[in-house]
Amino acid sequence: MTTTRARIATVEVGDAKPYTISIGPGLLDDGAALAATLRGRHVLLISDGNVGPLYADRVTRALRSAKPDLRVDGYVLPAGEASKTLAHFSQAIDALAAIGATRDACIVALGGGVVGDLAGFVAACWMRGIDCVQVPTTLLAMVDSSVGGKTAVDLPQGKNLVGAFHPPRAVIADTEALLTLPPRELRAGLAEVVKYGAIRDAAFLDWIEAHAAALLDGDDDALSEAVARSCRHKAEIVARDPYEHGERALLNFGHTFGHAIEAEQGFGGLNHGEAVAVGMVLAARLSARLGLAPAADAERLAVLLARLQLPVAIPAGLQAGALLERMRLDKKADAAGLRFVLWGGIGEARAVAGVPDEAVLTVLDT
Ligand SMILES: NC(=O)c1ccc[n+]([C@@H]2O[C@H](COP(=O)([O-])OP(=O)(O)OC[C@H]3O[C@@H](n4cnc5c(N)ncnc54)[C@H](O)[C@@H]3O)[C@@H](O)[C@H]2O)c1
Ligand SMILES: O=C(O)C(=O)C[C@@H](O)[C@H](O)[C@H](O)COP(=O)(O)O
Ligand SMILES: [Zn+2]
Repeated sequence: MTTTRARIATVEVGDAKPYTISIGPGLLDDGAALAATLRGRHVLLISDGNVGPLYADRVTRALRSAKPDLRVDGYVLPAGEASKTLAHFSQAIDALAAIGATRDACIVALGGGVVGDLAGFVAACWMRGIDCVQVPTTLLAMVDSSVGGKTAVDLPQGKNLVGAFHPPRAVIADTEALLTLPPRELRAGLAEVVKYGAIRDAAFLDWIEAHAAALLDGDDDALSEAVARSCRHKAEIVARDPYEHGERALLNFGHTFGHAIEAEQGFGGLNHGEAVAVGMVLAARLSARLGLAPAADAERLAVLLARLQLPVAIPAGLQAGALLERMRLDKKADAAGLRFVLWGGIGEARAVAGVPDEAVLTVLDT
């Protein structure tokens, strides 16, 4: 497959160590792009049980074509959120030790956000930090998790509780990988795309509404535009606030509720994007209940997410009180209590402290 350079979009992330997000078709075969930031002789290619068989050989071939003396080893996780654990982190670390990876080695994270978060955390920890190139293969990973350097694994007690900030050296997003993505996973990615419109870009939300059918159909042009616009939003925010001291928390819209749902379901129920879809609707309704935003905006958001075939209600069987307890381990909470990302309406998110538990419980119960 040849790479059509003219169709590659790039987004620069102006972090302390700046890096480039390359977006376009054919990049999985583009050895020059994949290997551009490699320094040493070792690569550990981390993927999962679905992505590895589809794409690992191609990426390995492309890397070797650019650097013939490169040693490329693999570590394959079982697919799914339940693998984002310290146990798999530890196995990946063992794989690095087994190949004798030096400090100039590189992790290539080939997969969705589960692979990317775990592989990034492995890179952050091996010898106190080696390079990581993110090669996202899900829509969610292309628009969100591959960018910004949040890396983590889950604990049974909660999402992403053990991790580090460790920005990638490069992000290489081959939009053709989306052709093999199951529809449910495509929809999960659309939830995080909607998030950018919801928190900071009302015009982007209008565009998503206008292109909902094309996005759901996997239309290449619509998806490529969604990826590029989303990456520009995320890049702008993380460049200004890489360690989430302020503005970056807005990217957590819907996540205090969503993460509680994922954890309460033992990371085997709704996937992340689905849980965030429900969480965004709850955050919007909580905002309306507190008099911060028009109720009509919450309903407009719920209608859009439902059109994108995402869930908009808490799954049956989950208890409001148990979800609230889960939220106490949210990373935005501090000694003063919980903090929610709420909004003043479409495009206007803000972090809010001091939200009464009763208001949260009421929203969880309705
Ligand atoms: N670090 C961040 O900033 C950040 C941001 C958002 C989400 N996340 C994390 O990302 C994770 C969710 O990521 P996800 O939605 O990509 O899920 P995922 O990594 O579990 O991938 C979803 C499924 O799609 C399969 N898959 C991946 N690419 C494929 C392809 N091209 N073709 C066929 N199958 C493919 C995977 O094997 C898996 O079964 C969560 O753990 C979430 O917490 C992190
Ligand atoms: O990049 C960020 O910052 C985000 O919050 C993006 C979220 O979509 C993502 O799910 C993130 O992993 C959540 O972070 P956490 O700090 O709540 O664990
Ligand atoms: Zn998320």
